[in-house]
Amino acid sequence: MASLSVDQHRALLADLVAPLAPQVLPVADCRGLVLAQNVEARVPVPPFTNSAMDGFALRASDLARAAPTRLPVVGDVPAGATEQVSLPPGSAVRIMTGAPVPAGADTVVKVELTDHGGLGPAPEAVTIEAGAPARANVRLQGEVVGVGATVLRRGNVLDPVGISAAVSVGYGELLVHPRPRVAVVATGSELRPPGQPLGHGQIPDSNSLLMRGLVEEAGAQVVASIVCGDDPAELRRALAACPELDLVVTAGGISAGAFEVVRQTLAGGAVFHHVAQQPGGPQGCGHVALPGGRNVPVICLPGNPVSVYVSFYAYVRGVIGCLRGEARTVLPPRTVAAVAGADWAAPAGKVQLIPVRLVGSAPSGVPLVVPVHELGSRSHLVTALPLADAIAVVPPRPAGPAGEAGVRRAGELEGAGLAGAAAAPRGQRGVSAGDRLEIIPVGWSAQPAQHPADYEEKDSDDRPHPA
Ligand SMILES: Nc1nc2c(c(=O)[nH]1)N[C@H]1C(S)=C(S)[C@@H](COP(=O)(O)OP(=O)(O)OC[C@H]3O[C@@H](n4cnc5c(N)ncnc54)[C@H](O)[C@@H]3O)O[C@H]1N2
Ligand code: MOO
Repeated sequence: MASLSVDQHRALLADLVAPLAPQVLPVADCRGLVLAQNVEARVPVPPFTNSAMDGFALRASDLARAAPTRLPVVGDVPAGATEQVSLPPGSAVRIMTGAPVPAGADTVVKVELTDHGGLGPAPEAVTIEAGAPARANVRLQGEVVGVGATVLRRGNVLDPVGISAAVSVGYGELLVHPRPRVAVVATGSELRPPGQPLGHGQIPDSNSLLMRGLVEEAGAQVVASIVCGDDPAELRRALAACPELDLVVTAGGISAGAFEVVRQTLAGGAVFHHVAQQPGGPQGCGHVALPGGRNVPVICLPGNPVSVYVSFYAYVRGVIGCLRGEARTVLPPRTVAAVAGADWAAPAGKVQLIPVRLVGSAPSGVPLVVPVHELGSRSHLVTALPLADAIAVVPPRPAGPAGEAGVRRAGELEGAGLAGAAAAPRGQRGVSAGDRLEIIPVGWSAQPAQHPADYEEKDSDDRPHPA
């Protein structure tokens, strides 16, 4: 089987997909989608000059500076009032928060600073305790944004605050890249549904729900979830019955066994190879031809759950990001700097993608990470994944004498922290405590480019804290 680098495999994926064509959707359906238009204010914010408090609107010049003033109350303006009210000089109008300030009024005195109790009908007159500055408690039309101001830009992800901003400036619909429609496929005759008793040789199908959750967290929707045995005809039938799709993601059935259902079924439109990574070495990608002339991109992951997990972050998330319009192409995952908090083994000649957890901060403030399981990056350690805060990306260690750790040879070792290095078996030593690493944050955000926790290097001393 051919062997590719991580970048070469990602380049194949990039050739399969492009951002989905934009559609106009109701704002209520846009949460999490990527804007395909700039949003320019159609109405000003606020749309009219209004009161920030429940109280009385009046002219500041009608109040004595240091003594109480009594004014007749000539009107009552609740929020939602649409008639235009104007304020004669020397009078006050009772007003509620958000209601339009009457023409002529330039200040609002809150009800607590008057002799009015607040509830019930408006009084005939009100006593204001002291003077008030002009413009107090008045929100001027357009003071937040005027008509035409750009509030959101093409490429922004519509989170709840983005949607509220678009609604506030007059939008009921937006031009967005639609949510990608994905089918997830788990294969293997050993699979049993969640919670069912297991016969000898059977395992629970954990990948289906793993893939569903990861796809949804990445901002796509799962429109079909197929579980099938090792019979290509069964897989072909299940795929043919799928609704409209933008992507198929499979797990399992692609390596060198006698019954590799995914390879056998998709061989015409997909290629299968080894990628120089661990775990997740076997990979495939291409197109699957579906009835009606549909030719849908497919990504084929190996079946081991940890391989599914790391491959999702390494590749599938970038593919979904491209379909969603987050980027024009398939980008590598965003990484942040970290420091190894322990020694661990890493394979020679391959990128190691190892689930890690945060155990504190290095002195410079960057996260200190250790593998989630003492068995390292082996691909069946599914129950350790809930501990993962990130996936560490360990560059390929050159094949050579033991102890020549890839990370360290790159000249990035910080300080000492070598105690315990001998714990890794001779010939497999990879990472040493104190080594600098890049980590892919997981599960924190479906929009990597907007993630707030961007760890900055502040100084060079990143040795782990003493235990
Ligand atoms: N002769 C070789 N054998 C294997 C190679 C190789 O290069 N030559 N590569 C190994 C590596 S590395 C991996 S990874 C696996 C990938 O194999 P498949 O993609 O064909 O995956 P399966 O054999 O179907 O399953 C692997 C493993 O994962 C379990 N699994 C599968 N589906 C699920 C699921 N839905 N939920 C939970 N667990 C699942 C399955 O039972 C297997 O234990 O190939 C190696 N072999
Ligand atoms: O690539 Mo496999 O996932 O190492 O076990």
